[in-house]
Amino acid sequence: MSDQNIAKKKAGEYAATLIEPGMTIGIGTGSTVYFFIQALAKKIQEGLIIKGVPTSKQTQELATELNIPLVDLNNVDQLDITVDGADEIDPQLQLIKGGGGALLQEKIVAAASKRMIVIADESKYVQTLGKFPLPVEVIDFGWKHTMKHLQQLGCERIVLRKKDDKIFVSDHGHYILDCYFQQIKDAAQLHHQINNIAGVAENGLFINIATSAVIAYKDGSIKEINKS
Ligand SMILES: O=C[C@H](O)[C@H](O)[C@H](O)COP(=O)(O)O
Repeated sequence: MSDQNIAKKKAGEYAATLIEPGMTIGIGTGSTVYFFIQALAKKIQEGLIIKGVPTSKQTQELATELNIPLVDLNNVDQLDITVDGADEIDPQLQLIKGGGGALLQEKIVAAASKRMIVIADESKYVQTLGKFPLPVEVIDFGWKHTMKHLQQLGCERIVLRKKDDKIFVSDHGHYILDCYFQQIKDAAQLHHQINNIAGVAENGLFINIATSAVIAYKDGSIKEINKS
């Protein structure tokens, strides 16, 4: 296993130790959360009783395979905690998410949770967001016009996401435009501006949603950052 994957595993396993009996948990998406899901499934096998709400079809399938009990978000009043990965995390715990295309459902689930713990290896922790292209989920109808409006917000390049030479379609049937900003100076303002554009379903900036981050380093250490 690569050093990066060892760190992801460490972060995922650490997050599983924070789960308490009876909790309802938002279960994130991606290669870091994969390790959290494995560790959670093991705890359930050993007797832990929890309920999970998945943030994507991919997570739903993996959780079902591992016998993690799932519930529909509409049948839950409030989630105790969501554990999810991120593509970038800044010191104020603002995030870029959506590298795997799951941002919309991830944000709905996180917004329904009392706490959101972000888990990541050290490569995701940055001083300023924006080096990772910001995923914007858009309605397929007229997407080129939505892209023109996005261009006016100052990103240097926008790429329609593709997978295996075909347009990538999200779990909710939308397209993803990856926006290369390089540096996002005011993430809260940008979030607001993007979501005001007709045709945008959601963008990958998570502003004031994460309450703590668990960052795992190559040397084996773990740093927990809590929202002040
Ligand atoms: O859409 C995908 C999610 O936002 C992921 O949580 C994010 O891309 C981080 O994924 P990974 O842990 O695989 O880097």
